[in-house]
Amino acid sequence: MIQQIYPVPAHNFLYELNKDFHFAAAHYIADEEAGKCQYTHGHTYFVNVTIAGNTLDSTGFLINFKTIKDLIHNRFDHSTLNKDPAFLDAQGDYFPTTEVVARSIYDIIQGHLETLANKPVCLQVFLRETPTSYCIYRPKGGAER
Ligand SMILES: Nc1nc2c(c(=O)[nH]1)N=C([C@H](O)[C@H](O)COP(=O)(O)OP(=O)(O)OP(=O)(O)O)CN2
Ligand SMILES: [Zn+2]
Repeated sequence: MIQQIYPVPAHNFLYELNKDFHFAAAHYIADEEAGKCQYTHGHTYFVNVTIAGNTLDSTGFLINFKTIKDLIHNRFDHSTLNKDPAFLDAQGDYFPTTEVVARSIYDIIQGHLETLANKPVCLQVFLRETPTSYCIYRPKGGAER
C-alpha cells in the first residue's frame, strides 16, 4: 500500500531509499494446484523497492526514483505477465507467482544498479498481489554488502 512502512533488514549503508509504485497486470499460474488462479485474471500489484548505498551520484541521488519505477512499470503495466521473457520458461520456478514476480523485479533492478558508477544495491522487493497476500524477496547476503 502506498504510504505503508515496510520491514527492512538492518544494514550499515549510509543511505536507504524506498520507492512505492503500482502496476496492473494479468497472469495465470499454469498448474492445477493453483485452483482458480490457473485461469487468467488480473491484479493491481503494489511494489516497494528498497535500495541502499554509501555513495551518491553527481546529482546527489543514490538513484533517481523515476528510474526505479520506469524499469518495472514500463515493462509490466497493462501486460500479461506470462508473455514476458522473465516468465516464459514453462517450469514452476518461472510461473508468475508473487514470489517469482518479486524475484524478477529484484533481478531487473539489481541488474540496472550494477551498471551505475556509485554501485547502490537492492536490499529487498516487497510485492503485494492482493489486499491479503504479499511477498518480500531479499537476496542472500544483501544487507552485509
Ligand atoms: N504462495 C502463493 N500462493 C498463491 C499465489 C502465489 O502467487 N503464491 N497466487 C495465488 C493466486 O494467483 C491469487 O492471485 C492470490 O490468491 P489469494 O491470496 O488466495 O487470493 P484471494 O483473494 O482469493 O484470498 P482471500 O483469502 O480471499 O483474501 C494463489 N496462491
Ligand atoms: Zn493472481
